[in-house]
Amino acid sequence: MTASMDMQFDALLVLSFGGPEKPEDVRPFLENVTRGRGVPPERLDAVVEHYMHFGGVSPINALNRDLIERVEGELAAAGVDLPVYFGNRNWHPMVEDTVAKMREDGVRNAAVFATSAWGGYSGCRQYHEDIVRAREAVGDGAPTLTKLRQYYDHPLVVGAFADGVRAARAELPEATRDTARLVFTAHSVPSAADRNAGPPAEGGNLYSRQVAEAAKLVAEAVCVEDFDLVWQSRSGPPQVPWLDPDICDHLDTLSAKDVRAVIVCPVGFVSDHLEVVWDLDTEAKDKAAELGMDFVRAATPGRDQRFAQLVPTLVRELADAEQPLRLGVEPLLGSTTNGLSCAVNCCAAVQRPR
Ligand SMILES: CC1=C(CCC(=O)O)c2cc3nc(cc4[nH]c(cc5[nH]c(cc1n2)c(C)c5CCC(=O)O)c(CCC(=O)O)c4C)C(CCC(=O)O)=C3C
Ligand SMILES: [Fe+2]
Repeated sequence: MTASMDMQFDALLVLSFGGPEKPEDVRPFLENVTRGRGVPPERLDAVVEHYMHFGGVSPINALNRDLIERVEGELAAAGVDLPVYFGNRNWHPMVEDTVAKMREDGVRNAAVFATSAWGGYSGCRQYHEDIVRAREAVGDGAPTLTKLRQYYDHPLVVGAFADGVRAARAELPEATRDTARLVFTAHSVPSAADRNAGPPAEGGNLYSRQVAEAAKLVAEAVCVEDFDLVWQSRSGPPQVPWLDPDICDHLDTLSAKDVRAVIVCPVGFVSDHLEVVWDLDTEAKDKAAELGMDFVRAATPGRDQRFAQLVPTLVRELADAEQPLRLGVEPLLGSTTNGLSCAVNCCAAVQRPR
């Protein structure tokens, strides 16, 4: 670790999605998430129930606080003096309040780590919009905020997912371990949003291309040639196409082909937030049980120390203008200052049904 990180930047902001921390938070949180986004009310009622199964507490804020503690440890060990702040798009601590606090503390120029590894509107551009909104809310004297790049194919991330798959496979009974199907999942998005993902000049579909490449890299790391990539957690009305098939429908398909066991790797998620602990560990697991299939779920990288090491590694890469350390070849964007878009019309928002 070089000294240039804390010469160029005077703080680090961890920017995330946010989640409720008590039952009364659930509705207002969901209203923040879905404002103007055309999510049907029936879907919202269902999602309220998912959160209520966990006492109205999403795991996401605690996961981020734990990550921040470990990032602080990594920075201190490297002798880098960079205070770490935490702000969210949809729930407290809200990024607007955090950036106001940063200004009060005299922060002038911060690096921003967003907890999504991907390109696309939800994974990248919306975080740029959060940066713009927070700086506008703070007004004069708001710190300069430079978002770190996408990191879906960073060796620290791919390595952590691969170890998760190996450990999950070892949990399977011996009888099905060698024939278990490896299935990757990521958050579905509207097909139109995926088409718009990335700079138009790069051909679109950047989100699903990066997800497919990450799945391939993890599969290669665990020496598996045949695997599937499917989607989960869709929220749109049925008449709007989203990336498919869904994980639960895919379990039916696999069962019909006499597959007796699955290893599910949530490659689209950096930590075990609600979509992982509900949609996979509860719904998909129950579905597999109904089909008589063995089901194991691979760990996400969030709790792995390599994920805490990733953050200072990306800050240093940016401060020293190093070549990105990566395993894939798909376009890699996401790093701009003060919410500027990555390229003309990059990840343009899609008009949603009302
Ligand atoms: C690509 C993607 C990621 C991965 C990249 C990244 O990490 O950013 C992600 C992450 C997350 N999504 C989350 C929660 C929700 N997402 C929703 C809705 C939506 N997500 C979308 C996409 C994504 N979402 C989209 C296209 C919608 C439709 C509405 C819209 O166009 O915006 C809704 C509304 C209700 C519903 O589920 O329908 C909720 C509650 C949480 C927090 C979970 C927790 O509390 O632990 C996290 C980390
Ligand atoms: Fe989401």
